[in-house]
Formats: sequence, structure tokens, C-alpha cells
Amino acid sequence: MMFDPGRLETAQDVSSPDPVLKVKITDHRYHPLQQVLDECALGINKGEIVSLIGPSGCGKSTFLKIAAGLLEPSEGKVVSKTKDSAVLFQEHRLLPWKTLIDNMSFGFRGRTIPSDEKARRLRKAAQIMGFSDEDMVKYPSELSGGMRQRAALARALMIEPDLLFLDEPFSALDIGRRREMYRLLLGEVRQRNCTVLMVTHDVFEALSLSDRVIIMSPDPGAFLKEIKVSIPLEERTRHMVADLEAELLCDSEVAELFRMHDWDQVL
Ligand SMILES: Nc1ncnc2c1ncn2[C@@H]1O[C@H](COP(=O)(O)OP(=O)(O)OP(=O)(O)O)[C@@H](O)[C@H]1O
Repeated sequence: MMFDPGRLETAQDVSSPDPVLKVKITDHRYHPLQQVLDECALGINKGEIVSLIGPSGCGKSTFLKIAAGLLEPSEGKVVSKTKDSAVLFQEHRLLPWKTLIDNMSFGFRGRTIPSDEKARRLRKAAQIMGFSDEDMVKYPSELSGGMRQRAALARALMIEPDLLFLDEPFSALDIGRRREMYRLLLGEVRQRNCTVLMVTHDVFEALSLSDRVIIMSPDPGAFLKEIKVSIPLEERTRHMVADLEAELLCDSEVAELFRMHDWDQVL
């Protein structure tokens, strides 16, 4: 297929010779008879935002969990040169019996960080996320869905990670809250040149936020295509991203994958 080379390019070995995260999986199975992942290799450069998209069940979360070191691949290896990584899931995973401040502080567990530095980070995160002093002593059940998701992001950012794994963390939010989260996240990510690997169902979201988008096909999961989005993130408009999405779905392999041959029709 032809992509407009100024906007969407088929990525050909865009990772530097020295990526900060290198994942090479040749096989992954939860059960001996069911191969979930076939060959999948990915190198991510420092400060790069890479998204994985693909049909439900193709193995995106499995790949992300392996990349994040939460799961051992049946065959393969992960090499990371980053210092601190954090994972953010679709469910906020806040502890219901802890207040907001205690949930955010939970991000510090297992780290030796001086208490004045902890207090500084908590204050800064509360300010960025828009939490009042009153909010900080509330329990998760007393917070709105958007606040809970912001709290989960704040907790993940407490350790000031240089590598962030996101598994559909915005999918339960409305469009306005989602954009709010994008801004909060990208502000932090850009400021600290953090590297990001994100799984999403949403092609528009992937094209909005990423430097590179990887499209996975199922049975067993494998990388079908890599797309580089060359419009700088700060310059992307919704209109441009909608055009990129249409362009991507014109690719017969991608359309086939998502069963979107007639993508222009609403139904
Ligand atoms: N813990 C597990 N034990 C057994 N099978 C699993 C486990 N986790 C995932 N699977 C299976 O592995 C396959 C890939 O699942 P995975 O969650 O990685 O896909 P996905 O692309 O992230 O899906 P979705 O988009 O629906 O979240 C599926 O067939 C799923 O049933």
C-alpha cells in the first residue's frame, strides 16, 4: 500500500542501533497447545512513544506484560537499559482501603526516597492532577472515575519512571477526560524524555499519541506492520489524525484485520 510519506510511513528499522528497550519473542504460550505469540521483535528508542494495536485477543497485553517483565516469555528475551519502569492498566487498581494520598504513596514502595522528596513529589502530582487537600484524604469509592484514573497515573509517576507501560488506561474515560489524561501524561513524558509502550484498541488514540504504531495480527500474535507517524506530536490536529486513520484503514491488510473493508459506512 502507499502511505503519504510526509505523514504515515511504513517504518523500516526506525529503532536506533542502541534502543533502551529491546524485546525479542519467538514463542509464547499459556498452555502447551495454544501458541499466543509468534515472532515479535521490537526495539524502542529513548523518549519514543510506541503503540500496539490489533484485534481483540491478538496478544497485545501479553506482549506488553512480557516487555514490562511481568511475564516470562516461553521463548525470547527482554533487554532494558532503563532505570525505573511503571505500568498503568485499564482498571485503576487503587487499594479501596487506602486514602488517595496513601494510594499515591504506594508508588514509592520498595524504594528508598527521602521523606522530603516524597512530600515534594506528592505535592507536585496533586497540583498537576488537580487534587485538593480534601481530595487527598478521600477513599477511591469517594472519587469520580476520572479522578481514580488520574490517581492511578499519579501513583505510576511517583517513582519518576523513565519507561512507562500503558495497557488501555484511558478506554473507560469520556472523550474530554481522555484528552485531559493525554495532556497530563504527555506533559510528564516529554518533560522527562520518558519512553512509552502503550496498548490500545483505539486506532485514533494510537495515531494521536505515538511516534510509531505497530499493528498486530492474531492466531498466533505477530507484528503485521509498523507505521511511523511523522507529524510532530505538538502539531497534530484531530483533523489530521482522522485523515491518518482513514489512510491506515484503506490498507487492505489492515482493513481485513479489523473487518473494516467498508470503513466509510457507519454500519
Ligand atoms: N493468563 C492467561 N492464561 C491463559 N490464556 C491467556 C491468559 N492471558 C491471556 N490469554 C489468552 O492469550 C490470548 C491473547 O490475550 P491478550 O490479552 O494478550 O490479547 P489482547 O490483544 O490484549 O486482547 P484484548 O484486546 O481483548 O485485551 C487470548 O487468547 C487470551 O485468551
